[in-house]
Amino acid sequence: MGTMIEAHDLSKVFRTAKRRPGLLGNIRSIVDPEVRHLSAVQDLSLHIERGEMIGLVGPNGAGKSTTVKMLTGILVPSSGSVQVAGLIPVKQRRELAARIGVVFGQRTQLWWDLPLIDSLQLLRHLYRIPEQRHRENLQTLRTMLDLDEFIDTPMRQLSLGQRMRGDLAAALLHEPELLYLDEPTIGLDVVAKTRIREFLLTLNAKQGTTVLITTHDMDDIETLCPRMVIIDHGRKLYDGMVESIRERFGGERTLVAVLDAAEIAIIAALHKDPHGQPQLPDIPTGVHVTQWDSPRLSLSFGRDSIPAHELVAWLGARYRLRDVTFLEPEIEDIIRRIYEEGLLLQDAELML
Ligand SMILES: Nc1ncnc2c1ncn2[C@@H]1O[C@H](COP(=O)(O)OP(=O)(O)OP(=O)(O)O)[C@@H](O)[C@H]1O
Repeated sequence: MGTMIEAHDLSKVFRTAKRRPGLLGNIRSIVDPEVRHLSAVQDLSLHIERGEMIGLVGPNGAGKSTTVKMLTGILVPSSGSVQVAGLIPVKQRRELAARIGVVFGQRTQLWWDLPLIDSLQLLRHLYRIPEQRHRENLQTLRTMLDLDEFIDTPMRQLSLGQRMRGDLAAALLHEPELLYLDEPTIGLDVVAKTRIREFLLTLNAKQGTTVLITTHDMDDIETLCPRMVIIDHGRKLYDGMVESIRERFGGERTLVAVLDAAEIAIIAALHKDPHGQPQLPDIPTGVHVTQWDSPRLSLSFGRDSIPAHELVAWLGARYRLRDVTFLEPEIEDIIRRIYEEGLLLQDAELML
């Protein structure tokens, strides 16, 4: 494998001039500017292995773009160190550019008035790709992204989904080791989103391309990224597996059991809690019936109180169990809780 990105205590402080109100204030601001410091990224450490697909998540203004700009060498960090593919981005920006690809979902990198194929041909010279390699890569990408139906159309006439496919091809023609994607599925319909996600999964699996995605779409994260980094106010709140986040911050789990209606009616008549609500007798500690909608019962249980399979076995041993399903909390809701409750990385690390 090997390391693709290694950042230590990376910080970026922007200096902005603050305007004073009124005409006199305006004049004073020009002569004697009041400088404000904004910490966009603070002490961010990051280790990404080659071949990983990792999501960078955070609310607007969290510092995601600033981080990516430091990783590509566009912005000089205020402090800390960073290496990408063994290179120092700001010092070796040109070498790095030959080894990474960048796609912004909100704007195309390609020539607006040119047919897509012309842009893809021009990029051969820009990246100095040998002709034979360019021809082979172009053919592979044409097939994988199904570009032929619109490859002769100018970019300005393409749909958003087609444009994204064109942009991806352009970013991958020189076979980068690392691909940065900024909101790759923004504004796309479900079919186009699925297509882009499937392409990225294939690219990662077949070519081992490392992919770093910034997105607000939690479906992107759940489908593509085993690992995610959450940042807020420039600080890392969480760095770990997407699946673990449910276990640590997901609260109670819910099991929905479908039982036998006649059997359930008898239990409901015989067993009531102090509030007169029907109850399952001898229910394991930590398990609660949250909804009694015969023959369907919802049981909530703490992740630490009983393993899911034991709860299913307990039900199966006592009742005629017709069906079970588990309802997992949405990652999106969990992340909202993490922002709102300001849960800290130290907490998150306890469960990693
Ligand atoms: N060139 C700049 N000069 C001054 N402040 C900046 C500059 N670029 C970004 N900022 C500020 O730094 C903070 C982080 O911005 P950044 O663009 O990195 O956030 P983001 O997580 O990418 O947000 P979004 O999801 O909205 O794209 C914000 O408060 C932003 O206003």
